[in-house]
Amino acid sequence: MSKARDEFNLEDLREAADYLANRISSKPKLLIICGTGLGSLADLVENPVSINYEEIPHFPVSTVQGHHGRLVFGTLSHVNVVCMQGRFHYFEGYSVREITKPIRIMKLLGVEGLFITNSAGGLNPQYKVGDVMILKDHFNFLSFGGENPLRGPNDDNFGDRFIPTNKAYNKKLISIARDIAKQVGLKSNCHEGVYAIVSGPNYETVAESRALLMLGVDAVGMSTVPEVIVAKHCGMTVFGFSFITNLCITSYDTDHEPNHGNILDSVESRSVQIQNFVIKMVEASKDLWKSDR
Ligand SMILES: O=P(O)(O)O[C@@H]1C[C@H](O)[C@@H](CO)O1
Ligand SMILES: Nc1nc2[nH]cnc2c(=O)[nH]1
Repeated sequence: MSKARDEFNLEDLREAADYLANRISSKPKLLIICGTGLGSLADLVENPVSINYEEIPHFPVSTVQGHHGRLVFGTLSHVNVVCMQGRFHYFEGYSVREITKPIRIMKLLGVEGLFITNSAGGLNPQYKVGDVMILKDHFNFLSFGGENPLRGPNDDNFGDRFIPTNKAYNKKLISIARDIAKQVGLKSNCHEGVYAIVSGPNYETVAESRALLMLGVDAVGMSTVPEVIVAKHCGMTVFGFSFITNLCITSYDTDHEPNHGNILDSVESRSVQIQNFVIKMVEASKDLWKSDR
């Protein structure tokens, strides 16, 4: 029986990176991944060059409503950035290695930092719809079941076999984000918390939400963690936040049910504040991304 080609095959990753390098005039230093409904972050990019995922060799394609499926290269606060307008999820049928392929391709292009965003369900009773949660840690339920993107042959070109993840989210960037949240009027709507990935695509049962809360999870979603693990493996600096689009249901006495349409609407309601938050984060951290290290 023939063995499937490894999603992290270096030849394929290089082919994709070389293709992109030939389509752009300056290489990006910072990758911004836009979560569900947060694709308008890419509208902030100056002198944009857009490349659809279908055009890029070996690149996966997005299948979820609210994810455009293109890369937008350009500058933001004079920093060379690339936005992923649309990401890949495990529930779409992709393996965790396929989901995280773009991180390695961007590393080959010269990217040093990752700003990662998602929409998530709030579990912490203090959270409200429309709040922002800065990620201080995560809980990888996929990995508990053995689905870790670093499982399989390790490519030493990118990083070591065994890596720590207790400091996955950069503390300096978290502290900057605290101040910026106040400046953009998000003070009382901004929290720091623990994000958990579950596979989806169904939203949680009452029993599952209650269990997650007991385990110390503040918000739950269906993405982000595999990308962060692969970014840390290849030495990137990571900052992440969740937009709280709905509250997870922890009571049997309600008729309410979460749905994807409402989730998209709730992101829309705060899109200007979120855009300002991201612009100011890039501006405040630009010394980290400007050098040719
Ligand atoms: O890409 P993110 O994590 O923002 O998307 C989550 C997972 C689903 O696509 C959607 C569920 O409503 O939000
Ligand atoms: N698992 C999960 N993902 C989400 N994405 C947005 N809201 C939710 C939610 O309530 N649960």
